[in-house]
Amino acid sequence: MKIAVMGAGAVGCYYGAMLARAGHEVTLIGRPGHVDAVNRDGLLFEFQSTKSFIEMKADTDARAIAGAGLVLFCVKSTDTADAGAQMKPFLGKDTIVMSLQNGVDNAERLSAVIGQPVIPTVVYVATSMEGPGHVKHHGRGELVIGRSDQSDAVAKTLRPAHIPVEISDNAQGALWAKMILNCAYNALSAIAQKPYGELVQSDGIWEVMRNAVDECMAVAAGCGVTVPGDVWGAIEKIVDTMPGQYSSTAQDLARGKPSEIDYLNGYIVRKGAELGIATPTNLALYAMTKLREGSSVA
Ligand SMILES: NC(=O)C1=CN([C@@H]2O[C@H](COP(=O)(O)OP(=O)(O)OC[C@H]3O[C@@H](n4cnc5c(N)ncnc54)[C@H](OP(=O)(O)O)[C@@H]3O)[C@@H](O)[C@H]2O)C=CC1
Ligand SMILES: CC(C)(CO)C(=O)C(=O)O
Repeated sequence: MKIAVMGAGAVGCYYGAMLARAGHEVTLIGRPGHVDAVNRDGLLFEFQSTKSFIEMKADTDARAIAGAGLVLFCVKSTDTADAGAQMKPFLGKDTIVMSLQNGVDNAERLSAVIGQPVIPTVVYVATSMEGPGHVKHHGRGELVIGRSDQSDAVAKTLRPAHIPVEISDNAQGALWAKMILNCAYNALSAIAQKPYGELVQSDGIWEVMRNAVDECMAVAAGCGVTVPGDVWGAIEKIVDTMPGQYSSTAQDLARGKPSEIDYLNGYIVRKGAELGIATPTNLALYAMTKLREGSSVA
């Protein structure tokens, strides 16, 4: 199948590489540095202590999406509207579009821009760009996708490429569970520029996280969302499973890039205000992250 990846970054290059390895025709849409490197050498893919160059097409222009049967939409939440508008003219009416993004409203926002359905997808992977055209896999890789008419076709395409896919009746709840974890850790790690293991050693941090999570759960309930699983238990485990990890928000700030905080704690604050639910801890975390955004934090 012809597959296009909108946003050739850490997530897009990882899934693009897995699909190209399985024999699909994959085109990456990304920024000039990555695109030039991929067109020259192939995508350098570090995976389970192997390194290989994977040949695939890459382009800076969204028109390269034309003819794709499946689009993996992998830009940061801040870029959803712009990237969606760029690709809209080149989508076929039957093109399947998946949003592989954190945050809970990307699929809805993208669908409004492109005027066709988008499958919300929860991404459980750890990947990073190590340089132009160079992606490194650090762990996991499963996807949870929302149930729709297109979900079976998606699963049939992705599973043979060694991408585990679960079709869920509550993908939205799973997106919320992941966002709540992000609301607990991301801003604190960003403000302090500390990894999780070190962060929780400081006085009051667990209490701040607990308050943030309680507010998130109240907002989720107000939105009619059932959050699956033991969210607080998952949050407690992170310090043992990822003690040395800095949140993606911490990494964005350290690189002087805009973060996704508007779609994490910021989202909870906005929804809480709409619903009349107080969210003071999320507001403080949001405001402090915004203060540090754009300033040098290293
Ligand atoms: N990395 C990870 O391990 C995980 C990430 N996620 C989520 O996945 C999503 C993607 O994250 P990630 O892959 O890390 O982000 P990256 O920043 O690595 O990748 C996004 C890429 O898309 C590019 N881009 C943005 N807009 C356009 C455009 N209009 N045309 C072409 N290229 C564009 C960006 O360029 P530029 O930076 O120059 O704007 C960037 O290179 C996020 O929502 C993130 O939270 C979820 C789970 C794990
Ligand atoms: C799971 C976690 C918190 C890992 O760092 C993450 O999703 C992020 O950094 O955005």
